[in-house]
Amino acid sequence: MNHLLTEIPPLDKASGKKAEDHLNQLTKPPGSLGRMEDIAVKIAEITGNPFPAAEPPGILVFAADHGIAEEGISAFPSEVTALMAANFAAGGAAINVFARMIDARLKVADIGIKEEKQDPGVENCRIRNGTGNFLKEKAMTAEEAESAILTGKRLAAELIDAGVRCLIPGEMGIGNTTSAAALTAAITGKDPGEVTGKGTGITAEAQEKKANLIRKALTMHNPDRSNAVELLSAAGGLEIAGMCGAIIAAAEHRVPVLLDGFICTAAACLAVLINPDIKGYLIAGHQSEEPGHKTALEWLGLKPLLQLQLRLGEGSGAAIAYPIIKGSVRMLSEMATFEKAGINVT
Ligand SMILES: O=C(O)c1ccc[n+]([C@@H]2O[C@H](COP(=O)([O-])O)[C@@H](O)[C@H]2O)c1
Ligand SMILES: Cc1cc2nc[nH]c2cc1C
Repeated sequence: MNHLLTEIPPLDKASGKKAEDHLNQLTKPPGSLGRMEDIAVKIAEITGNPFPAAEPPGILVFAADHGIAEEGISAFPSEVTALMAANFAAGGAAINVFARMIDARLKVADIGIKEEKQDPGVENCRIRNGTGNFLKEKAMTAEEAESAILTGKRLAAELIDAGVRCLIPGEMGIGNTTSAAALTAAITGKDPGEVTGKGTGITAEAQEKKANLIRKALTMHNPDRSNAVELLSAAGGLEIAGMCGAIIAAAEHRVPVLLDGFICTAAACLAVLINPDIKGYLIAGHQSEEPGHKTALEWLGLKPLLQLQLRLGEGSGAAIAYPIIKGSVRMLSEMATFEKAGINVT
């Protein structure tokens, strides 16, 4: 795992302080823009610029399948992963609508879909055709987990090189809430029953079965709970590894990461296991309906911007939250100071 350990630049507190001082001179009562002011300061610290830019946003959707889906833990069959990836490429999914709404660059990557046939509109980065069923075998080898992380790093770095200034990691993968719950339980030490939800909409009975199989799999594989590659290998997903790599790359490039739902946040927890300094680069777009999402956000020390009872994934909740980021950063550089507006408040 050593080659995954990278230099994460420290947050630039001096730029944050300059941004904070400037915010207090703008034509508004001090602190009146609430958490938007905190976001502006945070992005100044991340970028090392008291007047940062967070535009354009870039959405990177990783699609992959999960062997565990054969255990009946999703309301949908694995085939839907490939079909939805094609829908992303055709522009018809929710994330396409929201990406257009926020003028985002959108890239869709097949990092491990099961279906042989590939859609030409989806970037082919396939590492294997879906993971193994982690109730019976490891989800993937350590080498595959590392390759998927490095693929995610490469794709995010390409988007950032092309000008992206706020990264939104997204995913599509039938069965991936089971994987995210297993990872979250292992990382936070919670019982699987507390972090397992209904995903795409399973029954209470299937939900109980889902928690039980996670408990059994974690006992069987017994991964080192502080080792991201071992965790991914035991019960991870290729799209989760891809998002983990993308998050690492954004932090390396001093680009803020706007997190989406439960699966995306589980990937952020893995990135933070690889390097705890990555935590400072994360902003939580929303809190989804999955119970484990709250647990993962608390473990990261993040407060979500929105709570809209979303449970879609794809990067959708983060895309919806993005205008809050855009406004926070724009107010820093576009609002008048009291002095400039000729308002004397002393
Ligand atoms: O983002 C979330 O919090 C979220 C919550 C529930 C479901 N999802 C999406 O639904 C799929 C996983 O659900 P499941 O039931 O197949 O594990 C996957 O494609 C995710 O993008 C996403
Ligand atoms: C239709 C569908 C769309 C999705 N988008 C993300 N996860 C999904 C799961 C399903 C089932």
